[in-house]
Amino acid sequence: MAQTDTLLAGENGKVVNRDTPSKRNGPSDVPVSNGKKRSRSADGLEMATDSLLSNNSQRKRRNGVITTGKTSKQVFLQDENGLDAMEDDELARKGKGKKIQALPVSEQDRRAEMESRKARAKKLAIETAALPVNTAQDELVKAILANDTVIVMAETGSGKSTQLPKMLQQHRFIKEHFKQKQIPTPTLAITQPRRLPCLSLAQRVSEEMGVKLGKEVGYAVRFDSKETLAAPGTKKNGQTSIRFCTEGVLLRELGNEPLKNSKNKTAEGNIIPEIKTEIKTNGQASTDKEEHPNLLLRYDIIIIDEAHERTLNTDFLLGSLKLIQAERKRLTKQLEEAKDAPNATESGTGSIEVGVQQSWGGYQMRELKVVVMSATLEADVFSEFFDHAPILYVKGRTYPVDVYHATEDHEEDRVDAALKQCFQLHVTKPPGDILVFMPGQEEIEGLVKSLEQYNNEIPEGLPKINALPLYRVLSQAQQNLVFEASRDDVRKVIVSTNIAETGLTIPGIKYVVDSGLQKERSVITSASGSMSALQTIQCSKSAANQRAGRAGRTAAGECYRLYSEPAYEKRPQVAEAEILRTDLSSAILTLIAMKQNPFEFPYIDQPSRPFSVQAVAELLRLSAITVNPFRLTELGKRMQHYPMIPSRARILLESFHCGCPSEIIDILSLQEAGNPILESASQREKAEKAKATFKHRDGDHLTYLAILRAFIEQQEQRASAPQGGRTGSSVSPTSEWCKDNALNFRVLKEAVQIRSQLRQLAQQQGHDPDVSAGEDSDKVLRCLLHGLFLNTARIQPDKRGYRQVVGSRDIKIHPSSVLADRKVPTILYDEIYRS
Ligand SMILES: Nc1ncnc2c1ncn2[C@@H]1O[C@H](COP(=O)(O)OP(=O)(O)OP(=O)(O)O)[C@@H](O)[C@H]1O
Repeated sequence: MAQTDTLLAGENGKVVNRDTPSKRNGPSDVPVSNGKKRSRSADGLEMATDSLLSNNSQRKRRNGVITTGKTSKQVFLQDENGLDAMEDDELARKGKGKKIQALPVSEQDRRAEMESRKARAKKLAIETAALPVNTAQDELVKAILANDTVIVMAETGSGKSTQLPKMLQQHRFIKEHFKQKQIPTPTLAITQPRRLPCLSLAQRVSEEMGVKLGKEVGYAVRFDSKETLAAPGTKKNGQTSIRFCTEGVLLRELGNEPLKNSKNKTAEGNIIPEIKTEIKTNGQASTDKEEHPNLLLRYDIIIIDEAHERTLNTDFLLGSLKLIQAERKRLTKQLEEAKDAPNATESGTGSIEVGVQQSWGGYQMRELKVVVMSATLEADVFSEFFDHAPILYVKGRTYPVDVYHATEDHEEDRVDAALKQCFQLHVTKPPGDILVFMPGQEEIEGLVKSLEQYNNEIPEGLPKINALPLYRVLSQAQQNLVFEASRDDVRKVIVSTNIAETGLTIPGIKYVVDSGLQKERSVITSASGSMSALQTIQCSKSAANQRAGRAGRTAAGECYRLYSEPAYEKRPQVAEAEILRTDLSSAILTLIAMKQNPFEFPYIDQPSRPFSVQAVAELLRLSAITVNPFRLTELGKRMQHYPMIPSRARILLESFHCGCPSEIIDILSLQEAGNPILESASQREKAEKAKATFKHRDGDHLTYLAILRAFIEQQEQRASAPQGGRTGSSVSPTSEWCKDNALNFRVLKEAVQIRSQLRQLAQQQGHDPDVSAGEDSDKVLRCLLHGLFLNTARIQPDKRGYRQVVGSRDIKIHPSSVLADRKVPTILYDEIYRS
């Protein structure tokens, strides 16, 4: 990596400075939970702390299942009372949202609601009966019951995500199979790489089953869930037995909830084989006998959907499931042999069985079925990984999609080309909504703005355009807007990132416009440390086909690619597995929580050794793990409690010792939500003003803190003002206040939600989230250092840039940072990336 690259510290502007003298405790005197002081010898921490805080300021057989079919109808994420969950005051003011109110529901209303749900379910059952996956039910179910793992390779729109989960719970063969095992209803988890499909699929499947979302069918994504969980071994009315969750949530479950207790003799067998050997040979593991890796005993069947995306989490999950499946099989066999043994009691509950039952945290030990679903022909890689598991091919889709290619490529002028294509479609094509795929937020906002401007020039008699953005950091309410049916006199144009590429059915979409581009974050690792690069890249053929598949779901569709056919043909079939290009620390922490050795784990594709070494080194420096054997430290276990990257979780834990959880929770919440400052070209002047208003001399983290606190104050003022701050009140809606200050209302709202979750999690762990450092920003900086101590740099003698304290890169502060125009002796940054 050439030193001449521009390396920027603090994307989104999170850089802290310390250029004021501090007379506080030196780094070697860090108070620990027991109140004693400990001495730190950790390389990076000490050096970095010295710099930032000290003296003068410086810081992985075939069966043919063939068919075709049709279907259609749309959904909304609803609140408890079945009302659309629109809560943004901005949306409400536009007349698009309803305010949610906890109205008393009479028994009569409840029955009426239930009957209407059942009637809708009946209607949907007729509509979905012809879906390819449904017409092949018996073959699919037989194959799944006959094998531990199957790979289902189905075309987009075949019904795999919505129909297979229901089938695997309701089909008569399934019922018979599980009845024999004394399991009345099997429990399923279905994972998705992204959160939005989890929510919309859970909503759709609950509707198809005629049940309320959050009861039998629920979802769980990071910082949000709607489900009814019962304690192990107990039953609850409406208990969730079809759970849509992100891969990340299932991975966390693996790392977070070890099985406790091991009074029985087979306890050690509970440990995954490779690790068992390690434990026998290493005395340090004695305390681990108290806890065993989670074997996901809550579930009978786990479906990994969209596995072809090969996210980091897909790969770690598949490897873990392979081990868990083998272990559950071995233990179930052992249990059955014990039952059949001559000394088993008459009741069949021999002592060994009782012992084993007790050790599984209240769950019944049983085998696990795994279904891996992929939409690409490259399913062989999964089959091979699962010891040549059968691949079931389901042919056919809902409606046809005609694909057209541009005569030339439009990578450079993508926004203009997309705009022209949308208008051409609007003027020449019959009604039907348009879904445009653009790489990132900036292009999306640019296109939405241009579409809105051109609305005025639409010839009379033609419908107007309702342009809607769709990207990750939009609030849930804003994202829900895209599912809303268009009025007859309006054509909806949804401009989205690849967030809408898989697992989603947006009713009404007839046309897809595809830029063929996506943003990809990768980590560049070298001897001088790692660095992120956010690049715009061409999407794979598989991704392009998924995009085209978003049309043709409720009617026949058309897809217009803004690139030529030869350009499409040159693209790789599938994207490179994320595990080969990304930071592995979070996933490796989870692996170690499962008592796995990250260097011996069964990967589909082995990550490069420097990546693994780097991640392990970071976890060691964060004091989260031990090696020989690989285990979590007490601190590491507590870090697992918070759904954040390890460095942030470490900062949060430290805040409880430093006496500043109030500030740190706020800062981390906003960092998790995204950049609160609107940085687009049109907002630049306002953004500068906003920065000036909230600027904190100690840098971006504290500036973020000031922004979130001002936002919360605005919300509180508005809530206490008469009529909620609308008509007749002097207090303007919070969204207006955000606009005036070039702040992103949606990001701030999400930050407030995350903040409340983090506060709850802290309280569950016995911490008071209100403990504040007051005006003492040093405490907050010291705390940040505990997670970011490797990320410090000193100013160069020529004062033109900074040189890493640990590492040898020359870096510059990102122009968006409040410190961009200052020369400070030492900086602490969140990340560096190549521009
Ligand atoms: N929310 C919805 N509204 C209307 N129709 C829907 C909805 N969800 C699913 N459908 C119908 O069910 C069909 C199958 O959807 P499903 O999500 O199960 O497909 P899939 O095979 O998983 O495809 P993909 O992987 O591309 O999402 C859709 O093509 C559509 O016709």
